[in-house]
Amino acid sequence: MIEKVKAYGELFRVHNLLGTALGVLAGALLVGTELNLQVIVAIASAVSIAAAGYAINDYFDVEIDRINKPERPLPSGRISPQAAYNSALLLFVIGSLLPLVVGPITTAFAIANAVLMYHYSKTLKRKGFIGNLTVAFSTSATIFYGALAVLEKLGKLDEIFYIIPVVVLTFTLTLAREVVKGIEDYYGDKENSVKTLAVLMGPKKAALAALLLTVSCIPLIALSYMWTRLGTIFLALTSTGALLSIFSIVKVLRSNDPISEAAKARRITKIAMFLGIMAILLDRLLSLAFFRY
Ligand SMILES: CC(C)=CCC/C(C)=C/CC/C(C)=C/CC/C(C)=C/COC[C@H](O)COP(=O)(O)O
Ligand SMILES: CC(C)=CCC/C(C)=C/CC/C(C)=C/CC/C(C)=C/COP(=O)(O)OP(=O)(O)O
Ligand SMILES: [Mg+2]
Repeated sequence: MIEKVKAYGELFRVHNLLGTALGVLAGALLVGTELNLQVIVAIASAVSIAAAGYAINDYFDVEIDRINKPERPLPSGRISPQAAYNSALLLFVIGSLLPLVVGPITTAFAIANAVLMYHYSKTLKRKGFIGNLTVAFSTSATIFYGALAVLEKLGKLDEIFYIIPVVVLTFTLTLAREVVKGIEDYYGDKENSVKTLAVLMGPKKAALAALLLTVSCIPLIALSYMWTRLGTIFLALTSTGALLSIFSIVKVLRSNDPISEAAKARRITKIAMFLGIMAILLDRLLSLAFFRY
């Protein structure tokens, strides 16, 4: 029984689900001041859809994972492909029905993301850069979703525009990271004709594209600071994350072995993403604790 629970925890990538939950909470705190029912529902809904997204990903990736990741739950035989598929469908439905208690727009957004996650793993991922755009969109959608749930319930949807710079910032950093992951996976993607930027323009030019995306995060951080309730902690942590990412991608650009260097940049940019989440959460929670704002 314990082994089965552990296997499903690996299938749903529980460690990443924490990031998704924090992403939704961050979005909610950008426009609201409390952890109320709609925030809890939005978190549960997004986590359910993300878990389904990871399960359906392993279902469609099972043959690739038999070679690259044989220890994963499906190729190792600990969970059957049909069980993974059924659990994904159930979680997609749960995640899409939960926001009905919030409102129709939040529900429609959840359903759209559920459909997108299914098609990412079924087809979009193998199209290369389109797959990168999808992951960047669904990652930034977690922040948008938290704010949407709060504002739809309050009847203040017009205020959603104030968080657009933060959503674009999240999208941009995540896209840069997905391009870096494409450099790391260059040889396998090239063999399987996956049209990532690294395959289409070569690892070095792809690294330059990732660098330009990451540098563009700097003005987006400034815009986010000016347009929202975010303050100094947000500026400090996101600027640190941006600089760490820029330096790691410059090293890929200058390296004689960009593929190996990209593996390090992938880890650094994931740290930057969590710095980004903590930047919003710490800034807002301290602001609420000391200034009730
Ligand atoms: C410049 C800078 C630091 C900007 C910060 C932007 C920001 C607020 C980012 C937040 C990103 C976010 C919402 C993260 C939570 C969700 C999460 C943990 C995503 C990680 O990516 C999941 C990915 O599919 C798995 O990656 P891998 O580990 O490579 O398999
Ligand atoms: C906003 C709402 C309602 C839902 C969005 C909630 C989601 C889906 C959040 C997660 C976003 C995210 C980071 C999705 C990643 C998609 C995914 C399955 C990535 C892993 O796929 P691969 O590209 O095969 O990489 P692996 O090698 O790790 O399997
Ligand atoms: Mg996969």
